[in-house]
Parts: sequence; C-alpha cells; structure tokens
Amino acid sequence: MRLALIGVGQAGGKVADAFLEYADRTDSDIVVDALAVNTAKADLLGLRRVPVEKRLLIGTDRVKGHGVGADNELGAEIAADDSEVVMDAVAGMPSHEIDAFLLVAGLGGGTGSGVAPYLAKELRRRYEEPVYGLGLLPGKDEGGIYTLNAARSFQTFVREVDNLVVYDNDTMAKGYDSLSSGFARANEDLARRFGVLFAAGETDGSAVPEQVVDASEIINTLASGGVSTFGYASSPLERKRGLFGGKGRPDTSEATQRIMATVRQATLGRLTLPCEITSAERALVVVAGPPEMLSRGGIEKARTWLEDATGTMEVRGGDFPVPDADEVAAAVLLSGVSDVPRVKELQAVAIETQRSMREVSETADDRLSDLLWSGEGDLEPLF
Ligand SMILES: Nc1nc2c(ncn2[C@@H]2O[C@H](COP(=O)(O)OP(=O)(O)OP(=O)(O)O)[C@@H](O)[C@H]2O)c(=O)[nH]1
Repeated sequence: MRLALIGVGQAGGKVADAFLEYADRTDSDIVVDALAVNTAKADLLGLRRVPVEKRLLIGTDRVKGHGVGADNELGAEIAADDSEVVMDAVAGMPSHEIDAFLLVAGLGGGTGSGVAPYLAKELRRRYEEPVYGLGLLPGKDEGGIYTLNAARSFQTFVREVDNLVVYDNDTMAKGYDSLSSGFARANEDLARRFGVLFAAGETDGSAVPEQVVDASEIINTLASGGVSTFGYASSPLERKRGLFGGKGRPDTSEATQRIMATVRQATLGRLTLPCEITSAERALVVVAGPPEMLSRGGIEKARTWLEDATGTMEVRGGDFPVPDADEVAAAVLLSGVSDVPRVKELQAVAIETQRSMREVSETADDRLSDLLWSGEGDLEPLF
C-alpha cells in the first residue's frame, strides 16, 4: 500500500517524520510522497525528514507564522482560506503511484485539529483514492480545552474521511523522562505498526508471501468507514535464523504457537484505541517475520481465532516475509469499531468544558460591567 502522507500541525509533522524515518531504515517504499502543513513556522523548522520544499506554512496573513494557539475554529477558517496551497502541492505528487492519502493530526491543538478535517473534505472531493485519517487523542491530563478541541475535531474528521484510525495518547507507555521523549517513542511505535501493515503488500519479490495482503485487502477492511483501532505486538526470536534447534526450520507447532500468542497479545492488550473488540465490523491481521517462522497453518488459525474473538466473518489475513527479521510481529487492524468508552468519556468531558467556558465568559462580562460602573452615573467615553 503506497501512501501520500500529509502531517498537519506539530504532532502530525512529527509523526510524518517518524514514518519517513521508519521507511528509510527498513528500505520500504510505503510513503510515495509526504507533506507537512502548519500555521507555526517554528514547528516546520523543527522537522527532520520531511523535505524543506514539502513544508507548507499556511495562514500567514492571519497568524504571521505563530500558530493558532489551540484555537481550532481559527485553524478551520485558515484551512478554508488557504487549502489551495496544500491542494497545489498535492497536485504535484505522482498520483498514479498512490493507493491512498493519509492525513495525520493531533486532535487536541488548534492547527491539526482544525485543518486536517477540512483538507480531508477537499481531497475526497478531488481524488478517487481513499482518504484516511490518523487522529491522535490528547491524554486525559492535558486539560479541558484540549479535550474539547479533540471531541469537536473527532466528530468532524470521522465524517470527512473514509476511515479514521485513532491513537489515544493515554495508551502511550509511561515512565519517560520527558513528554517529548514519550511522544518520540509513541511516534516510532505508530510508524512501526503502519509500516508492517502497509509494507505487507509491497514485497520486492525476494521473499514471496504465501498469503498476500495487498492494498485492496487494506482498502476493503477500512471500507467499513467509521473508526479503527490498531493492535501490534512482537515476539523476539532467541535463536538466529537457520539455527532453530539445529534443524534449519522451526517446528511448525512452535511457529504456530508463537503466531497465535503474538496475534492475541496484539488484539487483547495493545490497541491504539482500547475498545470492545466484538463491536468491530471488519478486521485484518498481518504476521511479519522470517519466512521459516510464518507457518501457513498458524496464520490461518490466528485468522479463525480473530473471527471468533470479534464475532465478525470479515477477517482478512496474510503474511509479510522479512528474511532478516529477528522477531515475529503481528499487526491487527479492527475497523468500524463502535463500542469505545474513551470516546464517550472524551465527549462527556468536552460538553462539561464547553458549558463551564460559556458560564465563565458570561460571568466575566458581568464582572467587567460591575467594575466599569462607577455607581454614581455614566462617564462620557473618549470616543
Ligand atoms: N502522539 C503524539 N502526540 C502528540 C505529539 N505532539 C503533540 N501531540 C498531541 O497532539 C495534540 C496537539 O498538539 P500539536 O500538534 O502541538 O498542536 P497543533 O495542531 O500544532 O496546534 P497549535 O499548536 O494549537 O497551533 C496535543 O494535545 C498532544 O496530545 C507527538 O509528537 N506525538
């Protein structure tokens, strides 16, 4: 699956950087072209991988390159005014090589959250290829305004894309020295997950997959629409390839067990957006690793297990041989999920925040009137 990647806002740009870094490191060609879009010049300057000429600063006449300060209504207005800048850059991409667009944005701020849904709408209007979103939910401790932004952006973004894959920053591993190193690890993790899934259909022929996952399998899985979540787990191989028990190939039952354990772990413990998995409409499982560890029976068994666990019959699956890999990895995409407590909670906090912001603003107006009222009569204004 070959992508046109568009990172919007600071988080979106950093995730795009992480995808490009992953693609370079693994010599994969999943990213055909990448853009970074922002209202803040400093954020664009801070990127490392997105080429300089692909970094687009928008809204300069409104915010002069300083960002929108978590005001996502302003972000959406700027997108409506300046979307042509982005669409011109997209028109310069090699569209015949692209299977889909992927728009990445943090939903808690102002730029990504306001601009990405608008760009999705424009891309869908102009192109036949599917337009997917990758939306990053703010952590619960980020505060009311970020939650309100995320809830409002989420409902618009879902409507404007063909499918919205969600990553909840609360699922991020804890215990890092700083938030930025936590984010850096989260972004690498995201790039690895998408890398395994999207690279699966792009093998160069040196190791032929037994059960191919091509772009159409991914597109058909995501065609459920709505919201998706993404599981990933890996199991390191202790012994070097070719030395499995001195037999050259591992026991197939060992390979099957390993595949099953990894797929279960990916599905039950490591989703980007925790949810009730029985609410998924469709699923896709890809198992990556050295060819001798990809037992056909194991992958079939994992697929059947996923059918039972999710209760859906639309489960696609396949393998992704990586001859030099020192681990077996499983990527599990659950598409069209509808029972997601985190989204309900986000909406409840957002409604409460909206109510209290309105109250505070009304009270503040009254207090200012009290302050300006002299008590003795009206003073003449200067002009
Ligand atoms: N996963 C991940 N999330 C991030 C990262 N940086 C920021 N975020 C999240 O993204 C949200 C939005 O932050 P930004 O991307 O900085 O905001 P922006 O879209 O640039 O908008 P403004 O700064 O308001 O102009 C935050 O609430 C964080 O939860 C990152 O590198 N990785």
